[in-house]
Amino acid sequence: MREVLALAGGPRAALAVVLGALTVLSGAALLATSGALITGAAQRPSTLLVLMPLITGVRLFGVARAALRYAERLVTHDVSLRVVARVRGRLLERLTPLAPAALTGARGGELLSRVRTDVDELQGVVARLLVPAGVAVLAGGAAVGLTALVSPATAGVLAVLLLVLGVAVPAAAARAGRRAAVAAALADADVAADTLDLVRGLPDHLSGDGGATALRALDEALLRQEEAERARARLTAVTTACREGVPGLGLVAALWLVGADVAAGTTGPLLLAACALGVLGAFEAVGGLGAAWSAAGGVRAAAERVRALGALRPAVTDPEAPRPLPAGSGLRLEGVGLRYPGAAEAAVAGLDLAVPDGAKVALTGRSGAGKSSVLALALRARDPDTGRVTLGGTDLRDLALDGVRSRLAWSAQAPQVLGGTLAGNLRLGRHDAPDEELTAVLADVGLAGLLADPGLHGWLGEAGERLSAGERARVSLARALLSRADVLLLDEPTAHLDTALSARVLDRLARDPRTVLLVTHDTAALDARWRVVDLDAPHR
Ligand SMILES: Nc1ncnc2c1ncn2[C@@H]1O[C@H](COP(=O)(O)OP(=O)(O)OP(=O)(O)O)[C@@H](O)[C@H]1O
Repeated sequence: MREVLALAGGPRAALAVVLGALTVLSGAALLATSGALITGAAQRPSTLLVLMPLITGVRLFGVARAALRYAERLVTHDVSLRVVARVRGRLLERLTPLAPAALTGARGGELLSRVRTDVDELQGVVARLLVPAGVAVLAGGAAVGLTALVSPATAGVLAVLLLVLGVAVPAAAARAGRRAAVAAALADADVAADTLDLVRGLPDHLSGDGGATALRALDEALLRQEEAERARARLTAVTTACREGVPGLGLVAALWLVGADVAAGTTGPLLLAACALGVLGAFEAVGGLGAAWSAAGGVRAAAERVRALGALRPAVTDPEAPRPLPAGSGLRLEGVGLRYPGAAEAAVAGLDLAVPDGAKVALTGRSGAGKSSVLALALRARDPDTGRVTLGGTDLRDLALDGVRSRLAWSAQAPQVLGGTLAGNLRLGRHDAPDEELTAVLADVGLAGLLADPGLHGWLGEAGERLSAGERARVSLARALLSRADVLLLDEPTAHLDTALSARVLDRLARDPRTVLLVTHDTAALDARWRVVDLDAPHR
């Protein structure tokens, strides 16, 4: 929250406060001069010229109020949008290095909700907190000072009532509102995450219990969201009642106190209506504070959730002084151990594995033996707890992350295919690959059929849903083949393929001059060009 306030502060925010305070004072002055004008007119002056200054005042303050309000809104929104843009930029800067390992526990919908809804909520820091608070102090102080010139007692009452309406009532409401705001933010995030999970996994939900469990979870989240909204609405009703009632009290007090002065002859009659209506108008100074206090809980909760996201630490970091990238592309794991946070057993324990320059190594072993974890270590998605992983003889931890990843291409077990064209998806491997190369690599992996339908530049559907699992795996493999990396890390690239296709893909990989480390359960398909390493074998 402090970070956001620091971003929001500055001359622009100060200008918004000054414009807001002048708007409030113009409104109060408009009411005061109108009151004085009506009283003056009721006294039937011999010439209207006597009323000219008041008529001019009414016109001036009427126009100024509208113009000042417009300018204040313009500046406030400008500052708000700048804050949101900067927070979102900084957040994305911090999130990017977290991928992939440090984000594995985060739900997609939850992340989306934080990056979008919570950051949007931070717009409120300027428009609903900073500017209203500044306006309340500046305009409230000025109104009390001006009122004291006419009636010090009325000024005292005005000061007390401004504090009641601006501080006491909202503070009490905010205490009650904080819990509701936190509950609402959590419920909103749950609804977003549950909806996204439901939509993404629709076929699985439907083929399980027909979606009943997922719908029940969503229903519960919606109920929590509704209850939180209801609590917030109750609170708004109470604060609205106070917002209407307290200025009325101020008006009555001013009429009473200034009326007594007029009766005693110490104050002119024109000032009675002017002062009473001016006091009524002055309450606009704290008008924004009620909303500010009730928004504070939500804004603080959003700021806290955004901060918590920004505070996540990446699983791997760049070394302070990276060593130059080595020329060789041989990979070695030396006595490597990896235990995932919170796991009872190590996923990889004391592993020695050498994949020399240009070698073709196939990792095999039972499900859960740690094959994908070895690829994650080789890619430096994670660092080993013991031992070291080297590329061309240099510890990966001593190399710049970007450099390491430019040398390694990875095809995941469940690869991501993005909504877009086939060409767009393939060019994630190499952005400047010409169409002819895309066509050739598609033929290499047995995907030439896709050139006819949907075509190189045809739409693959949301998240590539037009492709079968085997086609998705080969699109990912084709990306890796296209890349300029000199080490290919491939996680079960032939898992969904028939025997002939699998043999064809493995042959293409064995002919590739680059270093290849692949994970497979199908060792029967491998010929003599491959060295098979079984992670379950007692003496590897
Ligand atoms: N991100 C993670 N957090 C915690 N535990 C994990 C994580 N990824 C994998 N594991 C655990 O580490 C162990 C090794 O997993 P890994 O995915 O490396 O196995 P695998 O040999 O590739 O399995 P499969 O053949 O089924 O793909 C498993 O027990 C798995 O549950």
